[in-house]
Amino acid sequence: MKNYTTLADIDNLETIIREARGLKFENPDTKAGEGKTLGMLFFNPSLRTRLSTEKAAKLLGMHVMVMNADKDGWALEFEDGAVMNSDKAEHIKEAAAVLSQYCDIIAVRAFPGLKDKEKDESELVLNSFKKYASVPVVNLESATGHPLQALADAITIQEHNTAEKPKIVLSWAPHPKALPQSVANSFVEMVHRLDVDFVITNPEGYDLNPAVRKDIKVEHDQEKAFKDADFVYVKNWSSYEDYGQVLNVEKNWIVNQEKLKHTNNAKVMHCLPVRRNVVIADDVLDSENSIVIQQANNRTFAAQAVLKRLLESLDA
Ligand SMILES: NCCC[C@H](NC(=O)CCC(=O)O)C(=O)O
Ligand SMILES: NC(=O)OP(=O)(O)O
Repeated sequence: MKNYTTLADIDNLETIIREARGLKFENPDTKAGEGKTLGMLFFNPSLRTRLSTEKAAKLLGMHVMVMNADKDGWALEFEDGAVMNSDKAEHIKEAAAVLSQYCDIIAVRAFPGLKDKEKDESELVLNSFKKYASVPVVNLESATGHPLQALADAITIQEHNTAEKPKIVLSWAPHPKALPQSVANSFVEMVHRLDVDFVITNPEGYDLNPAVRKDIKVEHDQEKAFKDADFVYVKNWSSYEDYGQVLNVEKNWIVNQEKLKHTNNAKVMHCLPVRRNVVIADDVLDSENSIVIQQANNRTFAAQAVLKRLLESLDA
């Protein structure tokens, strides 16, 4: 593995899940990262990604530097050939080259602007780091994906699954703000690689990018989609069709115990942070159905498995 910017950077999902679970349960005294430095740049807030990735790096013996790049760094210019006579003080060409001297791995969080679909899909920030850095780059949630989350989700599903072929439902839920499609995209990409029954349920107008969904069924009736589900993965995302918009939705799409009655006593997942009683009701989050805390715990082991692979590629 040379970078971890998309789930496609994992060639065998089963193998890396096994590696992550080995790191979790056997807690091997690995020093793969000794003398190496991870630099993390956040252009958006974070609790889990920031702290679980730092913990993962430290468990591997790495040094860690974190920067709130949006607040503390110079405003970065990403356009090639820009005349920098306005608000941007530093070009990504210098920034990435300098960081590559300080860090052995660079990790970046940069959400989409949700205004310009083409710009977001170009992954300008992440791809510019990839282009101008000379060390591996890790995606800590970008304009279109959150692959560390998806790996943690895969580990969590495997740990909690009791069915031979489980039914997994990805359910859209309401939210007052326009949110990225990144988490949902990477979850869909990950589930494509599992042998499961998979249904996506969302209101009309909220269908995810067809290039990501591929042949996955979209059921616009949430109750119908929930029937006999073993896992319900809840997430809000803004419209892809009416790009970045929050649309008016007739029905209430909150996930509560009433709706879980249609499921096979489903385990409920969410990447967090979650807005209680808007996205998921207290009666679910405070019940045995919720595995969101265990899911967040697996972020550490997903990150540890990925960092370990990248460290190994440095020595190769
Ligand atoms: N990394 C986990 C989710 C991050 C982001 N959620 C948020 O921005 C929620 C913010 C709020 O609830 O105000 C998202 O949906 O992609
Ligand atoms: N799930 C997740 O990425 O959480 P943070 O946004 O807190 O990092």
